[in-house]
Amino acid sequence: AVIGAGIGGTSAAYFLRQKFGKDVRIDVFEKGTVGGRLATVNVEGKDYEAGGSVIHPLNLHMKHFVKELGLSVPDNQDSLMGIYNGDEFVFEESSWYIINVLKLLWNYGFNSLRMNMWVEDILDKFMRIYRYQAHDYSFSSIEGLLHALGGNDFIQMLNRTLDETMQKAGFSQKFIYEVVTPIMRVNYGQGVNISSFAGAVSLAGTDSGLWSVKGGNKLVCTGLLYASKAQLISGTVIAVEEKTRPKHTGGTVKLYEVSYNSTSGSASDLYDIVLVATPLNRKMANITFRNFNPPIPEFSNNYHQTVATFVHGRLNASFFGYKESSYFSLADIFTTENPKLFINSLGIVSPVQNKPEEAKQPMGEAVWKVFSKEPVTKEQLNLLFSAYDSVKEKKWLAYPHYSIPKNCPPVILHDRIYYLNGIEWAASAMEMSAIAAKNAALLSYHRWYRNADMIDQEDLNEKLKTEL
Ligand SMILES: Cc1cc2nc3c(=O)[nH]c(=O)nc-3n(C[C@H](O)[C@H](O)[C@H](O)COP(=O)(O)OP(=O)(O)OC[C@H]3O[C@@H](n4cnc5c(N)ncnc54)[C@H](O)[C@@H]3O)c2cc1C
Ligand SMILES: CC(C)=CCC/C(C)=C/CC/C(C)=C/CSC[C@H](N)C(=O)O
Repeated sequence: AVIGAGIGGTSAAYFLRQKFGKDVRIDVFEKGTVGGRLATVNVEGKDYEAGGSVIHPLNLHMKHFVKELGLSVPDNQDSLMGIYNGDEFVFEESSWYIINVLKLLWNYGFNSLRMNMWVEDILDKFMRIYRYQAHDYSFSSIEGLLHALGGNDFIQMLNRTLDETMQKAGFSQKFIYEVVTPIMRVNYGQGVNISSFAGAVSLAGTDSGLWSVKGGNKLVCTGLLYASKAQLISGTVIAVEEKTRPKHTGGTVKLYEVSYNSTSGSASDLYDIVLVATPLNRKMANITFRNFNPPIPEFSNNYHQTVATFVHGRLNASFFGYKESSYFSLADIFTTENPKLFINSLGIVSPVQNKPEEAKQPMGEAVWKVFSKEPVTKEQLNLLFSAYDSVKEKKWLAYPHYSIPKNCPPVILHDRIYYLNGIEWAASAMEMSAIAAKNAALLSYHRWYRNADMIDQEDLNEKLKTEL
């Protein structure tokens, strides 16, 4: 049983099928829509990404899925970004690359270049996961997985704020406040007090070459579900309980009973292995693990509310200090931390079926995506837009509310119950869920067949270098 049909659950079904073969029955339970936090919203007849939207060029699982499923990627449209501090823009991009380089150097010295190098170095180590997983290695904890990638440095990154790490590394306060904080706000709705690891992933989320899936990222989930030949059960799992049952061959076997509610009533079924692919949070999943001894603990895992508001209208450039709106050319606005600001960011978005002629035109009518902690009020919309005709709001419990220090929840909840979403406490992103899914599929396989040598191996990086 796989509980949840987001990118984590559907990729888990896909990887389980690869490992366990064609004869195994795989059921995927979903209480809402396939895709979970990958979802679109319809504004005036066109669909826009409302949840997970951008994918990094080095997110190799996502890349592989798109290729394998025959999906495609829309043309990328360049847009100019500005950073607003509540009074004025502290940074504005130009359409000339060389001007941007000079502006960054003038404002922040070599901070920007050094930051790119820092993120690149982390990404280099992070990429080791693909080699480990290609060789079938698995990990029984998130900390173990991260340690295998980047040693103690990665573990330390979980337990230190981005602010502290960057200050210690000599980045300037101005750069952290004016550039790094706005990136954290747009991606995780939080400031530089999040862990350095989540911070590095968020910074990678502003690299060049980001992409998305034509027709919507959720198509990856429906495609994976189909490719896995799993059965989708539309229902809400309410409980998991261990049961002892007689075997046909004599003796007994321990199985997990998954109880769920669906439109046709309550039902339950028995499984050898259960993968939980949803945050175990009362507000999000509300699954009870009945009669386990020792009990499966409840993790204190508070998720951060982020509201995505889609507005079709004309931006009010004067709100951002522009006297002459025809000079305004920014299509992405990030913000610094300022209590008087009621939004985290706003930017023009293209429909998931975008066509090249639908270019981003800041001062024309466009669809803007506004990220905020609280719903945007009518008065606030009237400040942001000089005219608008339609508004759609999507409220998310989006990603963990990151705090330091924080241990990641376990991967193994019970003998054959595995939890994928603990990885979000390192960092939440589509690729992170796909990595956790492959890890859980490999781990459950190796534990089932008792391949101890494929679990938690030390010095994998060195070992695989010599193997090659
Ligand atoms: C606004 C927003 C923007 C984001 N932007 C990006 C981005 O640009 N790039 C990126 O990489 N990531 C982004 N993310 C993060 C990314 O979307 C998530 O990390 C990822 O989609 C999580 O996938 P998942 O499958 O692990 O969880 P989910 O997508 O949450 O899937 C869990 C599923 O389980 C189902 N479920 C829950 N409880 C039960 C139950 N009891 N019974 C049955 N089913 C149940 C839910 O309905 C859900 O469908 C963003 C997230 C948000 C919210
Ligand atoms: C996992 C690795 C190595 C990289 C992932 C980088 C990435 C794509 C990070 C984005 C994470 C995230 C939660 C973004 C949320 S907002 C995205 C976007 N700016 C938007 O406007 O929707």
